[in-house]
Amino acid sequence: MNSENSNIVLKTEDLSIGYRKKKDTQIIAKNIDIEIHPGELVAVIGINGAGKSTLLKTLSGITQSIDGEVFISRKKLSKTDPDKLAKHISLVLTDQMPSKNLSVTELIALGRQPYTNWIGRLTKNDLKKIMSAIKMVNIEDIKNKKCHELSDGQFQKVLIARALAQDTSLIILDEPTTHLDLYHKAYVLKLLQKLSKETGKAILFASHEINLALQLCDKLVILKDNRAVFGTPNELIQKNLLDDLFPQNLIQFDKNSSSFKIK
Ligand SMILES: Nc1ncnc2c1ncn2[C@@H]1O[C@H](COP(=O)(O)OP(=O)(O)OP(=O)(O)O)[C@@H](O)[C@H]1O
Repeated sequence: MNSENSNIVLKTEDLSIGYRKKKDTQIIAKNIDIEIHPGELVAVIGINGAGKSTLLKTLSGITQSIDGEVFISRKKLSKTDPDKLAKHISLVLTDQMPSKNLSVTELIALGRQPYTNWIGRLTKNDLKKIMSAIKMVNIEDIKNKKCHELSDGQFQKVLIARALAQDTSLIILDEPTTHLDLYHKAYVLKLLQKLSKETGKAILFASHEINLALQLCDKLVILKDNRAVFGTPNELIQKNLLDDLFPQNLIQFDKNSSSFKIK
């Protein structure tokens, strides 16, 4: 085994994702083969309803896969105790907000839950991880504010800090730039890129910000027509895999600028 293979944070083998309802099985995407290494920033892209959230929920064990395997740090996800999973994956889901009545520091401290005892008492090491997360995301100035006092952009940074405090090798975020203006979308994705490189954590996120993802990510997963393709932005562009991501009557992929343009 070469050193790349021994350092796999997340891998899927012939994964099928979807939903089972009584006798019916709805396949959202199949034959998904992806492999993510430490320090990589990876985006999942695709049109509305393509299955981005379903994929992230399946990779994090919230939704059961239909077929195939997910490996987290080379262990089968299906065989990993859910309590132990929180030490491997931190999850930032925008539709499952913790209470905004907490202070910023209290919310980030929730990231230490997988490690604290039943009373939730924080040790010196927990406090160190919390402070280090606050510093890495550069939110010292708002650490004593209540979360309901924050802008969407500030709150997103707090959620990222909570994921960092959880100290896992993989961070998964579902649409971390929703409700942000163009500057803050770029800011948050650039922050994720910096954190992946500085901490060596693998960061996987779903996004509609394809132009930004093409510039910032090491790899992309494109979901389209119940299939997934995986590769570096360059590989995907060279294979023309972005050309028909959207109906081409309105927007078109421009290879020269590696971005989508209005027709
Ligand atoms: N709990 C569920 N049960 C059954 N079907 C679901 C469930 N959640 C989502 N779906 C269906 O799965 C498909 C993919 O949805 P999903 O939310 O994963 O897409 P998405 O790419 O994240 O979309 P968007 O960009 O709009 O957020 C859709 O057809 C959706 O209706």
